[in-house]
Amino acid sequence: MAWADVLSESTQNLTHQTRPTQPAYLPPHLRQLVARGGRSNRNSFPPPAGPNFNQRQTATPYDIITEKLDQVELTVDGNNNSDVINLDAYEDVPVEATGSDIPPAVKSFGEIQMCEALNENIKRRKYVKPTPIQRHAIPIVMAGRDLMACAQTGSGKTAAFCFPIISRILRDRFDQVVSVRNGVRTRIAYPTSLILSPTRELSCQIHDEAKKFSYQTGVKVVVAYGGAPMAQQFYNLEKGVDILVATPGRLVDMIERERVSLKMIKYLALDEADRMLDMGFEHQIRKIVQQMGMPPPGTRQTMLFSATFPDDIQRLASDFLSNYIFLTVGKVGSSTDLIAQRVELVQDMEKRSHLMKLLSTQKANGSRGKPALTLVFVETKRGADALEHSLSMNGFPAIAIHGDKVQRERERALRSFKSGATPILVATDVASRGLDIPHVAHVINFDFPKDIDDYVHRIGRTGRAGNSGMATAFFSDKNMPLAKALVEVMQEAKQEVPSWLSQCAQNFVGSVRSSRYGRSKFGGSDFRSSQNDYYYPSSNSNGDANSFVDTYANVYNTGGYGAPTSFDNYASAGGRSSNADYYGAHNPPGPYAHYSTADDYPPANIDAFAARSNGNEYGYGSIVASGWD
Ligand SMILES: Nc1ncnc2c1ncn2[C@@H]1O[C@H](COP(=O)(O)OP(=O)(O)OP(=O)(O)O)[C@@H](O)[C@H]1O
Repeated sequence: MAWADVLSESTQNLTHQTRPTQPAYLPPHLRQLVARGGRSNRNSFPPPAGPNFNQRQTATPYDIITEKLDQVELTVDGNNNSDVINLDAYEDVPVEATGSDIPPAVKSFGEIQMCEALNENIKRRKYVKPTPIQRHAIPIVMAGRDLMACAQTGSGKTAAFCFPIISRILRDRFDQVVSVRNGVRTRIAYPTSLILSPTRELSCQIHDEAKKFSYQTGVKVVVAYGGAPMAQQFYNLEKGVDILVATPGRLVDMIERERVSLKMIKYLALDEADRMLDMGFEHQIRKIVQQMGMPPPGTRQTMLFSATFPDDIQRLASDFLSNYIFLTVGKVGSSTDLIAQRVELVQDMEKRSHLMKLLSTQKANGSRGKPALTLVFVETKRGADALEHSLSMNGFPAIAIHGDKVQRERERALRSFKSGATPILVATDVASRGLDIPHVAHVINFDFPKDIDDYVHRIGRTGRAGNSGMATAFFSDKNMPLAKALVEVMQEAKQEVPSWLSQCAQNFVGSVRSSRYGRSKFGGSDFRSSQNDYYYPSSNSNGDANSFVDTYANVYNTGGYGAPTSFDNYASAGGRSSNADYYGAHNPPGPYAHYSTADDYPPANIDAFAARSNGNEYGYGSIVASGWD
């Protein structure tokens, strides 16, 4: 039975009483199938086992999940082809580009003047045609323009920045500077391209991708990330590097040790750019981009990519760009409708038993003897360990990944999960962004995230490259401030919103999304379109952008993060100092008050920051500690 059949049938039957007039929603990649008469094959698959299948009126949430998961598994490996890519799924996603002189999009890779070796590698990877983000972004970057791009999770952003970087490096080859000066080999590496990403695992993944596409082109790709011995990374750099993929902490360390120079950077890409410029991390990125010798905007090319781009972060990011194009594929911050989203009201005390019940149903119905890969997100590192233990003791093979584990353990956990040896991965937000793990059928938000953008990224670990996926969120009383934002994300992705959740959204005034997104309605857009309403700084090369102050004051003023209003004085104080009065002195007794002495902020390294912020109410501790060095 096809996904379309199950969904349409289950929607008709299961929701008959509550939503009689709602037409069944079909994921876009199946619309063509249905139009072509795919439904006529509805009997070609045996009906899924399960006592309730023929008695849908009495179906429980577990039955619904089971059915949907069966279909996810069919989509993923039903043809015994683990690499099913369904790019048609993205065809009807709206695309919007703003800025001046926008280069036209292409329809095929063949239309882009890329070198033969790269084209061969694209074919070798079985990329038949570009995804929408690639169709639009690659010509923009190839034309030498700066870009801020927002596209849904799993829609191919990595290739959208890797292909043009590789291509342009090959074109510029003759001016390339390697680590050999006047015939003398130096210890300093001079990459021409820098790709920054927030976590070690994501940097490794991007490195692997970039290497595959650079195969036999002569382009050298090196990765640098914390938690691994520096000696090996230095050795790799000494052999020559064109593209350096790095996490910020390790990169700063290498630059300070004079083993890497950014002087020759021509291409800079920030993956998960909004996370990189988020509170606490922005300082380090500014240091790399504005204070460590990198050529300024206009003389280098800069690309920022993410699936979410709040207005305030766009404003910060614009300091790094010159005459850029803003590109959105789908709405900013929206989720793909390939992911079936479910939300359940579960109180904290009941979460564990509820999770186990859910997993048992899944296990009992694990088709073809293979359990579906399930990713369970929790808030804290301690919570991850505790849940891993509890699941394992109850017969559910689980492994945890978080920032307190040493790198080797983190890699082992990921490998074990990917291979299916441990089909349940319990993770903090270290695994929420960018990771492309094939066959993740189900993402469970055991602890609902603190920020709706994190929700979008977390559920985006399933439903990738045109495949279907399933996401279940446990929602409790304490998550009410996010009810409205969640409803908006679900509606945007054409998901059925439970009536209790809509009710909560109406009752709870002042959602986090609304405050974070300023006055704009959900979805967002190029923030420049509304700049007349805001103070927008003239270009300021030393990074003392008042926009930052302004933006954060706006965020805090709304009460979204519960901190006091505070930055106004700072703006008039004549710019940004390099230390703590920035976060501290103007903010007592807010969450950053404890960084109020001059040498307390910034912390010596990001782990120190993590240690301090660990367990704070914003949950950044687990993110920071898990990958920012
Ligand atoms: N043109 C293409 N043809 C076939 N597969 C593709 C194509 N582009 C990307 N993919 C595959 O799609 C998957 C998702 O791509 P990628 O990881 O780049 O997504 P993303 O948009 O960066 O996601 P996220 O927002 O989660 O970081 C990868 O497995 C990638 O190999």
